[in-house]
Amino acid sequence: MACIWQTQDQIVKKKIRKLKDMAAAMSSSDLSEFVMVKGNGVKGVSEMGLKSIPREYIQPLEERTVKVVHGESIPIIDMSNGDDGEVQDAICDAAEKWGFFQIINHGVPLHVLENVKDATHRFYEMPPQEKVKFTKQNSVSNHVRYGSSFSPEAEKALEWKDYLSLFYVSEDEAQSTWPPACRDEALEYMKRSEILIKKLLNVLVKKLNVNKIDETNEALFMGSKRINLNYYPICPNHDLTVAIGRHSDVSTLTILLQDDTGGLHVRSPNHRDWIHVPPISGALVINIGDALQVMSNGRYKSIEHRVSANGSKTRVSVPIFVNPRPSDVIGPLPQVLASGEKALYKNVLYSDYVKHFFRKSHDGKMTIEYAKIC
Ligand SMILES: COc1cc(/C=C/C(=O)SCCNC(=O)CCNC(=O)[C@H](O)C(C)(C)COP(=O)(O)OP(=O)(O)OC[C@H]2O[C@@H](n3cnc4c(N)ncnc43)[C@H](O)[C@@H]2OP(=O)(O)O)ccc1O
Ligand SMILES: O=C(O)CCC(=O)C(=O)O
Ligand SMILES: [Fe+2]
Repeated sequence: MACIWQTQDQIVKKKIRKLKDMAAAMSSSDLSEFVMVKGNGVKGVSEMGLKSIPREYIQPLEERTVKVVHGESIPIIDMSNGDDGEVQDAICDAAEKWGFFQIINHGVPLHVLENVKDATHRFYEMPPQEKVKFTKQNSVSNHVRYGSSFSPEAEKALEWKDYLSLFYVSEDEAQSTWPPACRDEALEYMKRSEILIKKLLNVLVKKLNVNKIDETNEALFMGSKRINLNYYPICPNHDLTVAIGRHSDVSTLTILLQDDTGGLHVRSPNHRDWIHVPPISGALVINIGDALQVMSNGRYKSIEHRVSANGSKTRVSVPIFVNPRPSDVIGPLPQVLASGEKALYKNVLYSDYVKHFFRKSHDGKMTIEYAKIC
């Protein structure tokens, strides 16, 4: 008698076979339907168990093969004595030369960092039918967006990344619109980073002849915040694609939490090579964004960075983008130009600048051309 029972193993194998058959027959529109319309994300593509990635993810050779130099490192700054002149100089020097540094003993409790990484996994472990409620098409709020890649309509090749992007307006709005799976942990990470953000900005603006961050200028430097929960699933052809392409952030400052997987590379000061940012347990990565490069008239550098895809491990990262308000006009600060320095950038409405960034694919340091005086 034929056995009508299927073992759990057989069911799983059958499901995987079905997914593989589906993937082999997928057109570009099927792929986009599966990834975004149905909410599976690139995580769903990763879980199909494909031997090779869909061609839509194959990046041009120059984007996926980069020269990484070993033995060089972005600065690592111990913030235990954050009021020390030496520590403050190290922060400003790093912002001028590298645009990127790691900080340890920064005051954000380690359990808060662990909790937001766990919450990121929790969000992505939800079934696609739950996550799809937060895509641009379905989200009840324009401030909450689950997506994949960066700007799929504009990109020639997709990136191997899913993201949940949460723009902070108020505690009440976050409570009612952010996904409960990660809401409290994301809010706590933002709240507990507040003192650190102010400390870093105060140190940086002092060197720009701005006395301090107070109620008259706070909004310009840190009037809006966005937190992204990034998820980079395992990629069977990790050397054919990228997790995030070359870009600079459009923020004032970014506070980035990464897990222990690695893969973030930043452009070396020689503008040619790339330097890996090794995960350090409990550390935060800080980088200068375009808004502060513009406001400092190029003194602080918003450095190009990228993330490699990984063939054996899932990675998560959680950046907090600290920004001006969308309605602010950004340009070189009067305090910076007071000594007669020539302005390198024009005044631009910050929301126009961000829209320009979001409407194109990642293109290295090109975004800032939008604000440059020719
Ligand atoms: C996702 O992968 C990323 C992200 C990043 C991010 C790096 C950063 O530095 S983020 C910090 C950006 N700053 C701010 O968000 C603060 C200021 N905010 C604003 O000015 C506005 O809120 C706005 C972002 C401009 C949106 O304004 P709104 O009037 O609501 O405009 P829309 O028409 O809705 O959006 C314009 C355009 O942008 C696309 N978009 C909006 N939000 C996101 C988002 N979170 N992620 C991706 N794309 C977004 C939106 O689809 C619109 O494009 P269309 O083509 O649809 O018109 C770094 C690296 C990464 O890989
Ligand atoms: O995941 C990372 O390490 C970097 C993420 C990043 O560059 C971004 O979200 O803008
Ligand atoms: Fe970035």
